[in-house]
Amino acid sequence: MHSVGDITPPVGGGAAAAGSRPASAGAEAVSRTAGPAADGRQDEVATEGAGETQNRPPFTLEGWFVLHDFRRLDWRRWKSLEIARRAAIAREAAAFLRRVTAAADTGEGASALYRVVGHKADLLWLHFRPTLEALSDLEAALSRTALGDYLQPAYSYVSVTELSFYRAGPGGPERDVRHEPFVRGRLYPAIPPARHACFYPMNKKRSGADNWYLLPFEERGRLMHSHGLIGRKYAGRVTQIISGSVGLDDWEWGVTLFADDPVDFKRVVYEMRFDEASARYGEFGPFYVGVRTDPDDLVRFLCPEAAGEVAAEAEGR
Ligand code: VOV
Repeated sequence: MHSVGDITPPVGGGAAAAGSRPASAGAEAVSRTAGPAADGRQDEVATEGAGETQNRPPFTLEGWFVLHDFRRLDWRRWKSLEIARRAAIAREAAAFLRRVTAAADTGEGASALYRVVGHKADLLWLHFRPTLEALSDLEAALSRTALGDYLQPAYSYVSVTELSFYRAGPGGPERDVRHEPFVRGRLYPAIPPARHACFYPMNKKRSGADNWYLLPFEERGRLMHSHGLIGRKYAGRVTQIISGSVGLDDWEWGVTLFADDPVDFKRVVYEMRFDEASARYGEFGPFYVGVRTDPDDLVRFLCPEAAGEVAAEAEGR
């Protein structure tokens, strides 16, 4: 992970994936707006009339859109099916999972599946794609599978990968960093292979004396710097993907953490609670935690009776 505005390597992997959405959107003191130009790059346009009361947002870069698609399995209906039917559906679901994760091979996105622990959901389908349309297609494609007939929506979250620059000047970093590997790795992330994922949405507070959005830019920068230093202690143990969701979903950011040891989620989140950016300004939604699930695991989860047979078939494929 980088520190804000500095160009230092990301923490804990976040390997660069070939992205297809050269993105730059930014905002700054003199209120410039960004829009796509013909060559696909974002064109910055000066706008008149930014009031003096306008506080300065950080310059941000955005990459792939993100869908956290949580589903609940209707166990009663599912178990009422014959084993052979469950096995066939599980096999089709595993093939669907293979297909969506293949997006990583072409640099057109990334997907992964997690079994959610606890009663908030059963499955988390996590997708990164260049467009909202592609995410909508994936959501519908899952519903169109036979397994989709037994899945109910449990929760969803829509956001876009984001990198903010608190140390940069008003127009962003002095040089164009959009194509630097670590920036691409943050905007177009490969999903870390870690065994566990943790997701929660969050806001920065806007109440009374604790209003993040009224803090001077430099103060926010100082707080985010301190936040980054804590995060860096977890290098190699916890990888984070921060996605912005202002205007896209109910909270302001989605936080997705990846770790082999789930206790590291507790450690990093707990330690951050004592840091001012979170202690004073953080406001948190529901937490979800899950175990990475590959196609064979999915078959085992859905239909353990058929798992051996399906795995053997897969090997012979
Ligand atoms: C696990 C490690 C880790 C590391 C290294 C890390 C570092 C950094 C840096 C350097 C930056 C700024 C640049 C950028 O990347 O945008 C951020 C940004 C952000 N973070 Fe972070 N964060 C981590 C982890 C991490 C966690 C666990 C949380 C949740 C907070 C908590 O209390 O539960 C979080 C939140 C955020 C958010 C919401 C933002 C955007 C805020 C904004 O105003 O723009 N983050 N983060």
